[in-house]
Amino acid sequence: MDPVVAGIADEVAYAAAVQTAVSASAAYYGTGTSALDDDAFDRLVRGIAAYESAHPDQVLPDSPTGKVAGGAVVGDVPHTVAMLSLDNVFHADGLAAWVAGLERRIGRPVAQWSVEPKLDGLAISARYRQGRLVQLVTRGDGVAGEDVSHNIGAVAGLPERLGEPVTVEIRGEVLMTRAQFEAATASRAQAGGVPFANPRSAAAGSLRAKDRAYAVEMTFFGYGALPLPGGSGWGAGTEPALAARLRELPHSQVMELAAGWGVQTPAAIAGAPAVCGTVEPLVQRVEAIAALRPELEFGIDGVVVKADLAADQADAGVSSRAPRWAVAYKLPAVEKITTLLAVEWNVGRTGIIAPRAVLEPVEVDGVVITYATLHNAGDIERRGLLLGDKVTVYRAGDVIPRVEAPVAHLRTGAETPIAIPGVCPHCGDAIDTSQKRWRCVRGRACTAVTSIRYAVGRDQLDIEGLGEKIIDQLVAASLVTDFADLFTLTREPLLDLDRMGATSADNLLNAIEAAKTKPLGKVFAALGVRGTGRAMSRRIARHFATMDNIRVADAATFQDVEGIGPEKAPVIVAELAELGPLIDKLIAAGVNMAEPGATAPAERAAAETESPGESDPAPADGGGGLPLAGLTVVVTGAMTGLLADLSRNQMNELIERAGGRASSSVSARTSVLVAGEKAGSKKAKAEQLGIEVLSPAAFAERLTGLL
Ligand SMILES: NC(=O)c1ccc[n+]([C@@H]2O[C@H](COP(=O)([O-])OP(=O)(O)OC[C@H]3O[C@@H](n4cnc5c(N)ncnc54)[C@H](O)[C@@H]3O)[C@@H](O)[C@H]2O)c1
Ligand SMILES: [Zn+2]
Repeated sequence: MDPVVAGIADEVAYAAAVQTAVSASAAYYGTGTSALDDDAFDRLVRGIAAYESAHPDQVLPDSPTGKVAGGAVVGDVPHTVAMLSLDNVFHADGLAAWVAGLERRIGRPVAQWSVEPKLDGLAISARYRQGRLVQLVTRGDGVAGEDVSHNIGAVAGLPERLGEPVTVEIRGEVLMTRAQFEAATASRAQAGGVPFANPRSAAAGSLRAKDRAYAVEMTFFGYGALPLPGGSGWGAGTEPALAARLRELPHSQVMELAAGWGVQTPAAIAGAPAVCGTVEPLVQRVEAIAALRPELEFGIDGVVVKADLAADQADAGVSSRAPRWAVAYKLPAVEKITTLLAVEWNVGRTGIIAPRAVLEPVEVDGVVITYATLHNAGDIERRGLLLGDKVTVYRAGDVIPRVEAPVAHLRTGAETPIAIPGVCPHCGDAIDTSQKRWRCVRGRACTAVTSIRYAVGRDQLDIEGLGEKIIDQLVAASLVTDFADLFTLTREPLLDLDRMGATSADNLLNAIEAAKTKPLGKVFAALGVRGTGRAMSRRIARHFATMDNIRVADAATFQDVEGIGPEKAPVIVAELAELGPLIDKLIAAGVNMAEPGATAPAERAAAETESPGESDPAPADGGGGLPLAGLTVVVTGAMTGLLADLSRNQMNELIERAGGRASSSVSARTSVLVAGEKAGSKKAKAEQLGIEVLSPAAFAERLTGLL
């Protein structure tokens, strides 16, 4: 499924891997057209590093390890001070160990920390002389970069003139916000260009491009400022008093100065940099920024932690690749490359016709994705998507995954156009294409008959005497628009229907009245939420006990219900939100909204704390005797050792075979977290909650005999 998974076996494979990594880096930093997603690239580089440490005599001079930008890019404008990369940590433990190492190095506690979002764009150096922006230089190999001054004036947040006539070098990240990416995609398509694969590569390609027929907008956020020396032709350098302040003030105050001059910094955004005194608030701040990720207007791939005081930074020093006073707490990749297999067109309850992508299954942050939203027909066209394309898929937090763009440079020529429906795929009537979101001209009526017929069916509300013909007539006569309207029907208009006598009308009204007392499981099933049939509806009703509990549940909570995984949960939440008005109508009509005999989750939890089973989560089911009986297990990070080859689904099956319950999110009810390599926020959360954390090796040992 992924292009690069295997370990490196011999010198030939090693040389090939180095070659692949170098060309991927060159494409990534240059034109933004790498064939690999970051996860695949990082895995490749990890493989190279592992091979090199086992065979130090075979290290090739081209190797990307230990170099800024993997040594794949060059530049001809020397930097005044090297523009370095950052070392990485992947979880709270790693961060604590890194902090301890740094404090050992400087021989004292670090006085305070700056915690900042790690913006996912490209580093740039902006040189200001007497307040005027005179030169833009990319990071290059860290020692020298490329002059991209033709972008002066084109990057929001990087003013051509500062509020004060200072001479200073500002460093920061150039990126595209989501809106800028959409706009750039549209302009590029109009100009006949191949689509950008994602915002980051769009920014990379656009920064270097000259003489394009179209303009795109980019955004800058600063994260550093330093004195700029004078030079022939440039005049004087930074004024000595300011140079001294830039060298001596804490990093956080330097950034305040820069913001005061008019440079955009992340100070104003959600997840703004914060200063923390000790490791505990530091970790909390890292988690807070990480949690904001799905809502941010632009991508972040981690959180940067920096020693804030100039003296601490000076004593820590730098290595050839990265500063020793800063580290990147990496977050799991939320974007992957996979194949677009098909496009389905669904007609929603309001008649909206929406395309959905069927994907070659791909794991994104521990969740296997098979569907992703494509928004609307116009989007497909604007993005220039083809069937069979490699596409970038984005999923963060509990949002429904989306197809971002095709990876046009990976096309083989075998891709085919996506068929766009000419008529409503549900009823065959015309499509109203006047809005971005297409709609069947019948609107709600398009699916009304089908959904009412479903709602009154035997496995749902089971209303006898309400056949297809009657429903058709009721809808045609506008007596009902949805099944909630059935409960407010009166006798008179019913008598006007074809072949409806007084007796059948009364029988029908009685049957409808009786349906009001159906258990919640049946009422829920009647809603026709995608992915919830009869059995699933019953489980949901039993789990939540009341409709109120169901309506306030978020996607993570839904995953506590057996059979609901991380792909289905957000879809259910979104559909329930859409069904809100219908549910309100049902409640107003007096339809039962409780499941007889079920206990609400909150009451269950309270009962458990009153009579704690302590360390013995007694298996209520037949799992007794099995090693994971009664335990809820979450798996995160990359598995190693005996478990290395198991996919997430296989891990889940293994857990179930061992009597446990597999879940994808860590909560107070998790019993064990299996944390592999690169385990991130889940591990931090488990530790915070005091949940047992096992390495893949320790977990495999528990399951001896089952593997
Ligand atoms: N897909 C590919 O083919 C490919 C190729 C090469 C690299 N990559 C990806 O690039 C990453 C490594 O690249 P890198 O060395 O450019 O970056 P890095 O992850 O080592 O981090 C250093 C960079 O972080 C950025 N940054 C963002 N916010 C910052 C802040 N607040 N303070 C300081 N710096 C901040 C700066 O641009 C800085 O240069 C990896 O994640 C790798 O997957 C991918
Ligand atoms: Zn229709």
